[in-house]
Amino acid sequence: MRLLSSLYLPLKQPFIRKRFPCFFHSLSLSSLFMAPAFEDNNSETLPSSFSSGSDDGVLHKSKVTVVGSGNWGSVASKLIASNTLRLSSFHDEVRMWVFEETLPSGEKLTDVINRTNENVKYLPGIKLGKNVVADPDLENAVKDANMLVFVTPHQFMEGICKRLVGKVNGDVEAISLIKGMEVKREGPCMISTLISEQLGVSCCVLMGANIANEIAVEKFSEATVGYRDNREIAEKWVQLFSTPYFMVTAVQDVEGVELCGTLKNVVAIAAGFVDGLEMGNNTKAAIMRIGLREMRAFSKLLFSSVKDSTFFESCGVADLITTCCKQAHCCLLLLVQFCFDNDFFYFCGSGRKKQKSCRGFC
Ligand SMILES: NC(=O)C1=CN([C@@H]2O[C@H](COP(=O)(O)OP(=O)(O)OC[C@H]3O[C@@H](n4cnc5c(N)ncnc54)[C@H](O)[C@@H]3O)[C@@H](O)[C@H]2O)C=CC1
Ligand SMILES: O=C(CO)COP(=O)(O)O
Repeated sequence: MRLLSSLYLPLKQPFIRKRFPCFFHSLSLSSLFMAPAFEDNNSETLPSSFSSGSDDGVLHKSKVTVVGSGNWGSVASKLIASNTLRLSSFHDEVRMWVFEETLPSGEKLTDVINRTNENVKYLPGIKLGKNVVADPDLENAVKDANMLVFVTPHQFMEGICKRLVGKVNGDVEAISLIKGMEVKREGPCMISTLISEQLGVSCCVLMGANIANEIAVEKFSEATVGYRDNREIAEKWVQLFSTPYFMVTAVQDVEGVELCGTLKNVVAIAAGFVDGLEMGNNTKAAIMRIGLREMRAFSKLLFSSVKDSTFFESCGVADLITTCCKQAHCCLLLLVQFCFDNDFFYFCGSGRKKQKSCRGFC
């Protein structure tokens, strides 16, 4: 007991709390949720802001549309919908674009989502919030929005952007939750760049150790928003996503954050080999450590602006750990499929159609 309290007292010092928030937080889970979290010395890091909703005096309410309604798209809609109801700077309604499908029952997926408030195909058993409105018409779904959240498998984004040219509001802000990149003849193209260039809008990203099914049942996790230069917009995205069980931090490094979310899958393939060959945890840890260094080196080669500190955020080391521990054999199976299909996009992103088929192994 003495030993514990002698440890605990110095931990109460503000300096220690700032430097080692995780250690401090792990002493009391409730303090994690109540703390003015992640006050960091890094002036470019915006802390998570789960505000109590007192953002009075707002003249212009933002309207949010989520483009995508798969597993993560549905969970993102649920997170956002809980916040738009709380915060007066947002319209209550969250529109969610659904790539229309006919269910085995013969019903349209959109109709079932709007009737039951559940995405019975991609997130069964979870209520999305009554203010989530599913819409199968892409143009209609985005037409009034000033905040667009893109969360489809990356290989559909080029087509989606083409359909949206000239259809979005002039003042629209975008964010991409998509992990993956387009690899073109000219070189790799980040999805946020694709969105920015095609739609003429600025685009942040949100990545992290974020297995959608865990967040759906409100298990705690963190995420990182990457922004280019507008801190106010970054803060708005942080507000829109943050809940007591989803802690979001913003860093000024769009490319670094997005590359973390993409490249960790390559390291996870190696981790899948380690699992398959039963090489043990030490080897897996080595793969993760070396992999993280290689992710950093490769990212800096592509964009010299990428920051070292980004790799210590949720989008970096945390996503790498969760993917290597939980999804490594999925990534390996995708690589095997790639060898047979010769389709790079299915492993350097998330070819969900195929990924679903290997989820049974995970
Ligand atoms: N599921 C997860 O745990 C996480 C996923 N992500 C990322 O989120 C993005 C979306 O992933 P999920 O929501 O898991 O996808 P998913 O595999 O659950 O769903 C696929 C979605 O694509 C739609 N779709 C199928 N064909 C289409 C087409 N031709 N055009 C447009 N849409 C079509 C389907 O209707 C469905 O909504 C991916 O980039 C993934 O990397 C990021 C973090 C966590
Ligand atoms: O982000 C994930 C876990 O954090 C899952 O990402 P993928 O879609 O790349 O598998």
